[in-house]
Amino acid sequence: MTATILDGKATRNAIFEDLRVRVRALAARGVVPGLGTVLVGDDAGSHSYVRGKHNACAKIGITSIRRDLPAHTTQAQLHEVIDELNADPACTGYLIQLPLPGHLDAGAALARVDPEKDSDGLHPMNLGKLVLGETGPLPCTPVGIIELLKRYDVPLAGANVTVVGRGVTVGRPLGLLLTRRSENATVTLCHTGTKDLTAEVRRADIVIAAAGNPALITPDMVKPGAAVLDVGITRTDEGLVGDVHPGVREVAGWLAPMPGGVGPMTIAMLLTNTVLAAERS
Ligand SMILES: Nc1nc2c(c(=O)[nH]1)N[C@@H](CN(C=O)c1ccc(C(=O)N[C@@H](CCC(=O)O)C(=O)O)cc1)CN2
Repeated sequence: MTATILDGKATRNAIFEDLRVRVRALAARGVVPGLGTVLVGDDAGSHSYVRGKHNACAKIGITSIRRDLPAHTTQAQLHEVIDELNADPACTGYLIQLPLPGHLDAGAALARVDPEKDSDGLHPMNLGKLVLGETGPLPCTPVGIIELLKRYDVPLAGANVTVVGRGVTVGRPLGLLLTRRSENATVTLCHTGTKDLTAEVRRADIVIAAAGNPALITPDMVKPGAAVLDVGITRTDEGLVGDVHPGVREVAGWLAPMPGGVGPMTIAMLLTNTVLAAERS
């Protein structure tokens, strides 16, 4: 068996087409969405993702607002920039690129963002809304994963989903999203304390690997025909490596590879959140 590829780039392009139409409709109402980014420091990956976000804005007709700060930025200086974007009417939504340098408190920064302008869905109030099932912006990677699965008709209702990784941007919110009535999956959330990872992965209909541990998921761990989504990105001297061993392609029924699977969906969902917020305004 060779897996059907869940093509994140093609899906992202289709979403961008739809967003372009919606942005034109907003313009006719005199509404121009403006996405801001706050980037602190010199991390090469973060710079590349922020560049990708602004390139995507240009393709769709969203105004870009960029705040790049040096690595030695203090918490107070970061908060000043956040306050400025909260007050800027041209900035209808924005995000703080993660990770922040170690001396900064990401939680305090995220909590200071105006929850109405939280394009990433990572403000504590919006994460609380997710727990309560209330409407609000949703974290981009988890909602991108669900969108990708749905667009390829991967059955979710009643599926056993094993999520590997309990981070705040992917694993934890993904568990909440997948167990909503509209998705109805049964979720096992695995982490470094999980006793038998192989057994948890082996019984899953859908495996989502977001641990940042190269080739953690090997072919022998995967149930034949399962859907496997690789969310891990590790930068090595040989290039980028995902959490899923390349041999999994021969066992899985569907595969979202890294690169080209979930990553492009993250940016598509960010711009979707930005357009949705402008439509609600
Ligand atoms: N504030 C946020 N910070 C971070 C998020 C996030 O959603 N909000 N997610 C990641 C980084 N990220 C977007 O910010 C992101 C990661 C990967 C990709 C992507 O398209 N990856 C490519 C491969 C990697 C590459 O080419 O460098 C792919 O999978 O095809 C897009 C966005 C952490 N920080």
